[in-house]
Amino acid sequence: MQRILDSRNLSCLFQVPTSCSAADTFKILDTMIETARVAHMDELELYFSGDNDFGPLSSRNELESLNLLLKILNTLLLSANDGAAGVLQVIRDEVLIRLRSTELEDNGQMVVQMQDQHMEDSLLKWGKEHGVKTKLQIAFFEGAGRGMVASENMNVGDIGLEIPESAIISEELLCQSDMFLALKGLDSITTETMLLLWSIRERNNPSSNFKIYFEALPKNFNTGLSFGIDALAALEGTLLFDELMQARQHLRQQYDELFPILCINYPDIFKQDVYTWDNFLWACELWYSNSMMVVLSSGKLATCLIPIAGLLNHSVSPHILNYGRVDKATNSLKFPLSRPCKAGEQCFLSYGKHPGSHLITFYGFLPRGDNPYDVIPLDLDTSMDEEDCSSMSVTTSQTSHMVRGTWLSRFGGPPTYGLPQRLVSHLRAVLNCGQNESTPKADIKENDRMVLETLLSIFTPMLEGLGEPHDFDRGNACWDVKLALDYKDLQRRIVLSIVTSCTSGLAMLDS
Ligand SMILES: C[S@@+](CC[C@H](N)C(=O)[O-])C[C@H]1O[C@@H](n2cnc3c(N)ncnc32)[C@H](O)[C@@H]1O
Repeated sequence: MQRILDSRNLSCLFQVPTSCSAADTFKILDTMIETARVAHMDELELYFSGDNDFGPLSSRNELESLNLLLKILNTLLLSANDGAAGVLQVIRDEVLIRLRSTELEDNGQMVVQMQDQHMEDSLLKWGKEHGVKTKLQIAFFEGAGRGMVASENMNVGDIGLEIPESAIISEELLCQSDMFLALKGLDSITTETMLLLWSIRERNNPSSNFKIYFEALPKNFNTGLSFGIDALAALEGTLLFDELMQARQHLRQQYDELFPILCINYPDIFKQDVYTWDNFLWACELWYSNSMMVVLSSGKLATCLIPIAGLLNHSVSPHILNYGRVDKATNSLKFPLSRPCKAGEQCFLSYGKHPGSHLITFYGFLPRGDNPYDVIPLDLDTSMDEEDCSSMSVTTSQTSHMVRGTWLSRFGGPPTYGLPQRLVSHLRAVLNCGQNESTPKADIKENDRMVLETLLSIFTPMLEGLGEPHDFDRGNACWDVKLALDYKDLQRRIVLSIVTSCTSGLAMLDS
């Protein structure tokens, strides 16, 4: 859908009159926004949106939609006659107002800390000497390490940060090294793994061009991959526990396949005291938590480390959304703003559409604010007699479903009770195949009762399995135990919201 509806052909959908009442102008704006929301819908939003649900769908979707509209309006304004230009200008101003008012919870909650910034100042100086341009400076935030703060007011479209391609760490650097010559013939090692091995050596190389970058990196990344035994124990029974165990097992296996054999075969390149398990794990966490996918000027999509840009923290409602392609005219990677950022405010990036479990495993944090990607998958084994269900639609025959916190849903009452429409429709069809428009109201109610009771029978034991919240002082707990407990609280909150929605749905049916 997004490919079809780009800014050029989307503008053809809108016929803007040459004069318009204020009410009609806002009607045009609403239609434009609703169309743009659909253009930016991802699979998850498609799943959770109901019929006649015109949004907003999520803060990210809203940001993308308003930015798309801004682009279209700028294009339309270039060729509009005087009358239409007036209307378009009013709409454009309103889009900017909405972009300015999009709420950002992270800023209110992240507390600035005073710390020695000696390393960070050296990194910024190094960046400037290497052609980095920025309207951001570095600050420390409680619970998030370093972050970047606007040093002046920035508007939508302003470039917050610009990094020359020559200052980016990518496979192009690896290809110039002796390590690449040694390893390129081995089928079993991917370019990403070679780059990871390269970065372990470069971190220890006193004459590296990226010495200051490596020195300024954290000594410990504290991602889920480094969780200790107590944190893992706290997670037992959750999906995150399985995700973490699998990821750690995979990395250990990968390390054991590479070492000590590479140290034996190439002792000059792979020094035994450098290629330890701890250093390997550190490099894995570095690449997982700090790398970005970038289309280089060669046209190649590559996983890269980007000095200075790697200091931007993540938000579900970020300032910088669209980056990732080196501008061939300037040979630089630009980070333009999709929403304004005032001087002194932390400027956030989007690391992608990730659930909390992924962010804990590979980045070591849970974002503040509602994360629409925190879903619980639900595989419903509803095998049924096909003949009985000949009326089942394509959507109801889907068996992979999911739920998320029902506080994200705008509609609490019937017919969906705050639950995903697709899930409810599926269960309705499975639990009563014969229902149609002429089904009596009492039967529909009975069917709804069965749907809600079925969901309660799934989610009540799940809630019990998560146990009671721990009431010990988290302030003194280790970072990993704290994070594990925060994750469990989130899971509990999601499951509890489903149970509560089902229970109040049943109460509505009784009343
Ligand atoms: C790309 S780095 C960002 C810079 C990092 N804060 C630092 O001090 O180097 C990614 C790491 O920043 C931290 N981080 C990013 N966004 C965060 C957020 N919203 N809340 C807490 N920590 C965050 C996590 O430790 C994550 O692994």
